Amino acid sequence: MNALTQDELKTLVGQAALAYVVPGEIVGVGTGSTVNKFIEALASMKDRIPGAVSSSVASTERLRALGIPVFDANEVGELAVYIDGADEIDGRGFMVKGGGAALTREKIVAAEARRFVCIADESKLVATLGAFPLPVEVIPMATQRVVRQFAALGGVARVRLKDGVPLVTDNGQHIVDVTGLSLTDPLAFESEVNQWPGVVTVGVFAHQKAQVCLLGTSGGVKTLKFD
Ligand SMILES: O=C[C@H](O)[C@H](O)[C@H](O)COP(=O)(O)O
Repeated sequence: MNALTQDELKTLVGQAALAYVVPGEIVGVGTGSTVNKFIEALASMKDRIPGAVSSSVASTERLRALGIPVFDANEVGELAVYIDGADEIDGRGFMVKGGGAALTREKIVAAEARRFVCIADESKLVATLGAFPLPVEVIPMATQRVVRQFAALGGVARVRLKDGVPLVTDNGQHIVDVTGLSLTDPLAFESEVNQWPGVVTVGVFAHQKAQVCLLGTSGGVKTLKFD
């Protein structure tokens, strides 16, 4: 059998995630190219769920285009499950997220879910988080201050650009991407950076970690459980 492409692996885990959607319950939906595969698959279940809570404008548009109702998180409260991708995931279910700039809303929806199911191709599984540039959502007036704080930790932080100007998130903020950090204690790191003035959310998901990861491998979908 030929090795599957990354896109095929994403399709595989997007479809496998349907097994975790609870009929009759609203599902939390993340953001990104892997989640887009899940959203496509979810359309086949749309008559069996009331709808979704979405973590981005992009996912909301995709869900609605497929006829899946999208609810405001404030109207819904606790969710049975949240399905989302990751930029990196380690052997404990801790993740780096935000490559698509949706980290803050993702963390909010994840915090409402009893179970976080991460869907990812095998390239995302790492021994230690930190090789992927760590996204941090920051209030625009604080970006240079946050860049200096990361430099003091030995990291190199840059404001993410889009079309030559700072990218603006769904929340009207900017993203700082940080390289050069090895995140050996993700729980402590997440708590610390989230307290820096001007930081909206750091893209370390340790307090909102995954309970399950559906990993797309050339041998099929591997299920990793973390709790
Ligand atoms: O902001 C985006 C999210 O955190 C995504 O879940 C993450 O970047 C993974 O995206 P993809 O499935 O496109 O690799």
